[in-house]
This record gives sequence, C-alpha cells and structure tokens, in this order.
Amino acid sequence: MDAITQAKKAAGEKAAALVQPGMLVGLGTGSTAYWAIEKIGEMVKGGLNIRAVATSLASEKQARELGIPITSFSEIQQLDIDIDGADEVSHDLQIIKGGGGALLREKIVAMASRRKVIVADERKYVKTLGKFPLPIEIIPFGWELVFRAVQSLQGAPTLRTKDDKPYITDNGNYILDCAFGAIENPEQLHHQLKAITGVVETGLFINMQPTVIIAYENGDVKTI
Ligand SMILES: O=C[C@H](O)[C@H](O)[C@H](O)COP(=O)(O)O
Repeated sequence: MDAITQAKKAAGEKAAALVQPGMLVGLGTGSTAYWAIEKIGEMVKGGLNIRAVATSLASEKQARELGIPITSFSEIQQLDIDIDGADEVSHDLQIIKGGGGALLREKIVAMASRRKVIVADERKYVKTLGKFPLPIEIIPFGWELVFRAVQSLQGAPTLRTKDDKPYITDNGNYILDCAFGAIENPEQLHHQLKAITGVVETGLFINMQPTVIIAYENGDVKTI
C-alpha cells in the first residue's frame, strides 16, 4: 500500500472510531470514505449495533456487502454522524466535494447529520479553495444554458464525461466541473450558482463546522 493510500486508511479508521453503539451513521463516498466504511463493517461484525444511510449507490453496495444495516429517510429524521471525504478543505474549513459525482446525496446526508466528519489526506488541505475544479450537479435538459451561465460568472466549465458520453449521477443528472481559480468567497459563489435555473446543487460545503481529520504521508493524523 503506498503512503497516500495508507494516509487515507488512517483518516478513515480514525473517523470510524467516533461511531458509537446505537448511532445513525452517514456513509460517505470515495477512496477515503471507503476505509471508514470498511472499518465500520468490521465493527458491525464485532457486534456494533448501528444503522446507516449511504451517500451513493457504490457506498451502499459496499456497506451491504459488509453487513452494515442500511436505512433511509423514510424511517429516520436525523443522523448522529456523517463521515465523508473531500476534494479540498480550506484552512477555514470550507470544503469542495463531488470529485466522485456524489455531491448531491452527500450534501443531503451531511445536512441531516448532527456531526459532520471529513476525512482527507494532506494534499487536500489548502489555504484557499479552487485548485480543484468545482463540481456542480445540473439537470440534463438545457445544460448548455447552465454551461454558458457559469462562463458568465468567470468559471471555465467542462461537462464531465465517461466513455465519451455525459457522466450520469446516481440521480440521473450531469456534472459540470468548473474552474474558477482561487475561490475567495465560497459562500457568495455557492449562492450565485444556486441561483441559476438548472443547477441542482454545488460541491461547495459551506459553514458546516465539520470535524476534519487530516492524515499525513509520514503517518501523522490530525483532527482539526
Ligand atoms: O463525489 C465524491 C465525493 O465528494 C468524495 O468524497 C470526494 O471526491 C473525495 O473522494 P476521494 O476520497 O476518493 O478523494
């Protein structure tokens, strides 16, 4: 296992240790949240009694294979803890998510959770957001109009593709990856983008007061 994968695993496992018996747990998406889910799976096999909501079909499949009981918002109102990855976390704890296309479900789950825990390796902990192009989830119909509206906000959008076709999210939508350069005011940008008809959600996770667990290649793990 290389040093970055080791760091992701360390961050994920540290977050999993925050899960207590009886909790309702949000399961994130991506290669870092993966390790948290694996660890929670081990804990469940060891007798931990929890129920979870997954933020993507991929994470739900992983959780089911590990025997983690899955629930949904038809049965519960709120989660105790949500553990998820990030593409960038700024020093003032604003976040970009959605590199794996799961931002909409991730935000719904995060908003429904009392405690939000973000796990990331050191490469993602940055002074200012924006090196990572901001993903936004948009409705397929008329997506070109949203594309142009993003351009008029000085973002450089790219329609995300897979196998030369538009990438389709778990919700049947498209993703635009938008390069804005340094994002000095994430809150303002989030609201500007949300005001465009056809934008479902942005990957800016703003003012969520998360617990952030950063793992370093040298083996250190810091909770911020
Ligand atoms: O849509 C995907 C999610 O926001 C992921 O949590 C994020 O992209 C980080 O993924 P990874 O841990 O694989 O870098």
